Amino acid sequence: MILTIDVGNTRIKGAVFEGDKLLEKILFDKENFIKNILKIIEKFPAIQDIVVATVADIDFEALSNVVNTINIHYITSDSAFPFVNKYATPKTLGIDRMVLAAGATLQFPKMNRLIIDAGTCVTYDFVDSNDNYLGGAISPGLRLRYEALHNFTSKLPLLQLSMPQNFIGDQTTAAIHSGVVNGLVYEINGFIDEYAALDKKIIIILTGGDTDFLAKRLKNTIFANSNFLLESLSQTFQYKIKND
Ligand SMILES: Nc1ncnc2c1ncn2[C@@H]1O[C@H](COP(=O)(O)OP(=O)(O)OP(=O)(O)O)[C@@H](O)[C@H]1O
Ligand SMILES: CC(C)(CO)[C@@H](O)C(=O)NCCC(=O)O
Ligand SMILES: [K+]
Repeated sequence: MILTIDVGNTRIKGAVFEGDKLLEKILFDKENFIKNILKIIEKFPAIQDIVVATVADIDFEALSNVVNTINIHYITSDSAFPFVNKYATPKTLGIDRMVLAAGATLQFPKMNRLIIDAGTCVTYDFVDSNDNYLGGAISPGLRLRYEALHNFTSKLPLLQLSMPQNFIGDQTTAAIHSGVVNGLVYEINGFIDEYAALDKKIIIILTGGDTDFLAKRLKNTIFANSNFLLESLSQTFQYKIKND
């Protein structure tokens, strides 16, 4: 049994796996993360390994001092990955993006793969059918777009995420919702068209904190799975054991 941990820019996500089966998913903030991890370990005493990927600077040393019976493995850019990294600056590529690319490569062999992660940032990652990772795009996530409009203007209020009723926003709040949500939907659908035009044989995966909110507005060819990064972490770990 393993515990995978994804430290994102905003929150931490964890999942307990027995083989490929996800038994439990946990979301928690960065304060008290050790306490939260200890709770999971108590509930699932069969956990033998913790697999961590982090895009944030967070001190896991403290955790290894508390749990000395469990092995803690860090997935880093030096780990073994099932694709050839063609990014021009491989050292600056986010580890979350590498893990997503690895999961897509392992789960969907011999086809083009596009992974869209709608989290704090929206990332697009493309692995072609010859297992070359080519790159993609980084743009602001939904929450970030709402916050940016508020933080960099005098008059715009900070709104909570809400589905716009119409693309024509007839008042300030409706205009913001349309700009943020419809804007991202158009962006994602536009990218999907660009990547699909490269080759018909493509799998498009949507993941991240805004998966369920966005999925109903996107082209129905996508495969929505908000656990894809946590599952990919488990698969990247299995791959690392065999190949490192
Ligand atoms: N409690 C919450 N805190 C923050 N974001 C939330 C929350 N609930 C839903 N969300 C949505 O999730 C999005 C952030 O996604 P996610 O939680 O995957 O980000 P993250 O933890 O920073 O991970 P990553 O850095 O991998 O994107 C926000 O745009 C927001 O709309
Ligand atoms: C883009 C984010 C912030 C998404 O979590 C992360 O993958 C990251 O910090 N990336 C580094 C820059 C890059 O991937 O090229
Ligand atoms: K992200």
